[in-house]
Amino acid sequence: MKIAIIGTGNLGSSIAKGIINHKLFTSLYLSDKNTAAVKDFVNEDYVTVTSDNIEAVKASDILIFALQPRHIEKVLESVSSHITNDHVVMSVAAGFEISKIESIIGSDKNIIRVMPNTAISIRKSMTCLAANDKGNGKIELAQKIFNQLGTTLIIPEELIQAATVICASGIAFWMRLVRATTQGAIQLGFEAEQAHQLATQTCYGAASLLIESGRHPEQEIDRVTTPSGCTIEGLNAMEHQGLSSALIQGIVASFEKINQIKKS
Ligand SMILES: NC(=O)C1=CN([C@@H]2O[C@H](COP(=O)(O)OP(=O)(O)OC[C@H]3O[C@@H](n4cnc5c(N)ncnc54)[C@H](O)[C@@H]3O)[C@@H](O)[C@H]2O)C=CC1
Ligand SMILES: O=C(O)[C@@H]1CCC=N1
Repeated sequence: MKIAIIGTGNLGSSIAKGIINHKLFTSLYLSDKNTAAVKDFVNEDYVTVTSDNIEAVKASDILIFALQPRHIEKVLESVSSHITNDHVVMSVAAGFEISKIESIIGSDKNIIRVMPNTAISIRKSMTCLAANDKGNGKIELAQKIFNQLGTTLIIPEELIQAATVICASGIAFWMRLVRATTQGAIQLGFEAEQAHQLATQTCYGAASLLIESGRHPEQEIDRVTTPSGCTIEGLNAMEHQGLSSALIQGIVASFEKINQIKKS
């Protein structure tokens, strides 16, 4: 597979790391106007770091555009004449719809919107995918790549904004919950490093329990909450402060924002 990543900032470089660490390519072009984030990959075999987007497009079959919504339009326009019907064009840009991509490069191209998260660098991304009519023929190929980098789900494009909030922004939401747990642990007497370990490993255990057992969170909560015990006391205090409500409102606020980005 000849892959190019155009835009190697936070997400593009995370994707590059996942792809390089697991040798998922025959050649990999990393193209950015500022290549600082991928300078460590310069000496990797079969990896080319460049600032020439057109060179990257011409040398590759699979193009992953990892640019901010405000930049992707201009970059697509500048490489459009070099994109052929054989290319598979993937975009991770939040709120940038397939119809907009089609209007720039043509609806006869294979286009797939991919929504991974930064855990892709350690092969733990939850990645959602949606394609245009032509791209549906290539979506299994895309899924094959991203299955090597975590877990994938093919969804209708209408759900991609929601998936962006839950899976991509979700990394930040979960980080904040872990940080708050760490702050609580320090207040209860743990050193910062220990507090961090307790918080992350417990979070990992909770997610693993749900994934491996297939059970509902409330079933697992019932197994922890001893009657009149400390867990239900803590949970109820959190709910009186609006824990679930705050999370849901945050998710909805994030979703409203991404819909504004979509319209702009
Ligand atoms: N950061 C995240 O966790 C996620 C980001 N996304 C989406 O991915 C896209 C990229 O996000 P980030 O990586 O966070 O942004 P970023 O700002 O870190 O990276 C964008 C990169 O594009 C480069 N760039 C700008 N103009 C260019 C040009 N003309 N030619 C070549 N490169 C150019 C910039 O130098 C920068 O390195 C955004 O659309 C975002 O919505 C989606 C899911 C998760
Ligand atoms: O915050 C953002 O807009 C992007 C999309 C999801 C993650 N980062």
